[in-house]
Amino acid sequence: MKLMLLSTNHRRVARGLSGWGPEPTWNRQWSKGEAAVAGCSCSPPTMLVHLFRVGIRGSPVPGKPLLPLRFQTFSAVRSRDGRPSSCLLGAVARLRAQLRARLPRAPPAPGRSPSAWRWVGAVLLGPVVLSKCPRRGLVALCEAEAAPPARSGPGVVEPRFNWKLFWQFLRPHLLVLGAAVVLALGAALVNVQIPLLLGQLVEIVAKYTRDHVGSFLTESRSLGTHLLILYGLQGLLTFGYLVLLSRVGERVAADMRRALFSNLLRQDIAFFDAKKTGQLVSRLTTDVQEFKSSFKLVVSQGLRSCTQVAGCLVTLSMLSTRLTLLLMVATPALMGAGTLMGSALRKLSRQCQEQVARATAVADEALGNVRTVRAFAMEQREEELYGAELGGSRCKAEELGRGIALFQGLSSIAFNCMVLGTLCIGGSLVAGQQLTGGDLMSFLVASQTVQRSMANLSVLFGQVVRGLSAGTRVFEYMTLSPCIPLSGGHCIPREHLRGSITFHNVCFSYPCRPGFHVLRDFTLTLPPGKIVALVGQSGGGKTTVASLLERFYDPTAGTVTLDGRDLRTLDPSWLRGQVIGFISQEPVLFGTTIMENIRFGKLDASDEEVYAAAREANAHEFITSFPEGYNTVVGERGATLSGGQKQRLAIARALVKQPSVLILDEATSALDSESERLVQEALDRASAGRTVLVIAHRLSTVRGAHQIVVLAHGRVCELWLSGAASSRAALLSTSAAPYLVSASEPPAQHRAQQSHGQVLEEAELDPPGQYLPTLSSPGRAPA
Ligand SMILES: Nc1ncnc2c1ncn2[C@@H]1O[C@H](COP(=O)(O)OP(=O)(O)OP(=O)(O)O)[C@@H](O)[C@H]1O
Repeated sequence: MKLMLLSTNHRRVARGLSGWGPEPTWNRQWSKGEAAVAGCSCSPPTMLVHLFRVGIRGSPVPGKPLLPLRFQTFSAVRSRDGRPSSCLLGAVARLRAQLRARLPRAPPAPGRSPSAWRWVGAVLLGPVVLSKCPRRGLVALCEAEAAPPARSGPGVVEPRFNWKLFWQFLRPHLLVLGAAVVLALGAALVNVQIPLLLGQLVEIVAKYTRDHVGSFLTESRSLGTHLLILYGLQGLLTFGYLVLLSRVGERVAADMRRALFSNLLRQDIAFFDAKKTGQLVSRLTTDVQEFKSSFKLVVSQGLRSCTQVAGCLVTLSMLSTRLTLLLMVATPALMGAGTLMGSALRKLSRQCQEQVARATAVADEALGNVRTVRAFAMEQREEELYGAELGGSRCKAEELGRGIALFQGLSSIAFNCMVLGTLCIGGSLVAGQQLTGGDLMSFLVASQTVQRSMANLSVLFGQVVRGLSAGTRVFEYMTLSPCIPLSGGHCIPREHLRGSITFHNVCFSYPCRPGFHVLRDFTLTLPPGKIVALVGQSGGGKTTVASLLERFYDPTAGTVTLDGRDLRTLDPSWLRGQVIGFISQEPVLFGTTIMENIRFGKLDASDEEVYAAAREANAHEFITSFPEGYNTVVGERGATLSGGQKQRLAIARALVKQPSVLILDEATSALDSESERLVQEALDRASAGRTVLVIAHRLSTVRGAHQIVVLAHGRVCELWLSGAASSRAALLSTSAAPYLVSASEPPAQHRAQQSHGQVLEEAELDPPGQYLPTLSSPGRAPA
């Protein structure tokens, strides 16, 4: 049988149709704009399965956006064998349930339910069309709406609370949690008993006051003892369940924090480009804390309050049905008003917290950058800024205080009125001998318990909502998986590792700026054991080249290879941990000892290895001049060290792992000339025998380079191959010089003739200091 499918966006339809169920064999490529005709070898019902698969937005490809197809009309139906179309609709009906069960479903678009409408449309329109052309089979004219924009970002797609993951954290503690729940229920049930016993005690008091017969103490002793036992038991049970609950809560919170931290550390660098550190830290601290508190409250207060409300309502109805009915009308009304006020107060409290956070951020920034503040004499301005934010938070806090006072005053009046009302109505029942005085007392105490419990539950509701959203935020980052794994893949044995690196036609855009091409067709080879200097204008993409080499990102197109192997096939942790040493412009040290900072490069490095790396980095001398030597704590981010000292420690940290490839990203650009000399000496020593990529701003940095590559517009626009001794002269006379900044260098001696996109190859220097450039093809690999 032949079926015809007409669509105005055929590629989309074809993509949507393929990949699920018995594959139709399309005998013509779909092309946009023309009516596509598909010869399909599958049976009509199978064809319908495909059509309706699109209709109900199922996608066979996990993670792919689903097609929102709208069935517009059914028309132009043609079937070669002339079978009645009703059988097709019958097939649809039969397959519908099957489809729903088998197809993965997309979350529905907000505010509409397209699947249902499509089905309704198909079922309503289908018979009309088919009744017009009953003998011609079926052709569906479909129009694909533009696929919805990729919905990403927390503001667009609301993540859901991940119950499955929560269960995994809870499962190891189920036994303890079960015990806590049992104890909490026990405490609640004991609490239900107490009003009844209190009522009986009041009865004895009333009887003794009325009759003055017998001994009050003898009569009340057993009841008093019973009450004492219940009070003790209630205290014990409360202590028990709170201890157990706190144990479960803290352990679950610690597990969650560990898992979240571990998953955050595994995320791609692109993830950190898009997120603020404060946001991530807040998920680790505040959100987990909020979730833990809510969880504990739900089990302790929630369970207990529910049990108490249920138990006390039974007790109340046994005591007086009429009073209970009155209570059940009045209490929810008061609770409703209380909840409304409570939610307004919670909103105010949130605003208050936000304002405090803003004030804290100002203080944090000022104290964290105190040197800059001092250098610009901005203390007064920072004080004013902080004062303004603090003033705002004080106003909000006072408003909140007034709100809480009003709430408490009103609720106190309401509860007292309820007591008064119960006493009045209950008193009239007692007068009419429908209730005893003791029962009225029991009723009062039990109704107070109900009211307290319901108040707890209303507060709890807001807490649960907050806890769930905090949990959602925590689990959201726990389930993210990075595109570049931390480990896994091949490792090249050290004895076979040469350190030859090639970028083949690499194109790259940062994931957070997809339309902005930083590298385009970038091709470059770093020969093993040679030094390649990368120069170019600021923002030209030099650091990006280093990031791709570290595999912080993967190229959008093209490949980066190490000894001929695509970096994507190599183990990233081996690559970063053992092969590549990275020294950046702003070295970041950890607030611990010098020894531990250097060992960060290789955790199992012996003391001797650390000393050797420090000597190689010109750092040993200044380290040993400190009273504490290698045990000197360097302060937060190395604040107690000079720029040159920090840089030399960073070099030692990179060298301790004996990397085959070194990346020096403007490693000396932030230093004064003396520090630069010391660091440059260390770098020259460290570069020997290694493949080195130097990202440079200064002529002095590229003096010893074997190649100098000029990067412009995301490509290599010039490539200078030179002997180490002559590279400087070559540089001075090329257009690379404008990209390099050095006041101490002499002016350009000789300007080479060259053009954009050409590679200039240096010839023999004869006589020394002179050079003759020759032109060769762009991107040519160095000899
Ligand atoms: N993490 C990032 N996310 C998005 N864009 C980025 C990111 N890092 C850099 N860029 C952009 O990529 C381009 C290249 O930046 P890169 O840091 O590689 O330049 P560079 O040549 O090293 O500059 P400089 O010499 O000033 O350090 C710039 O336009 C920059 O704005």
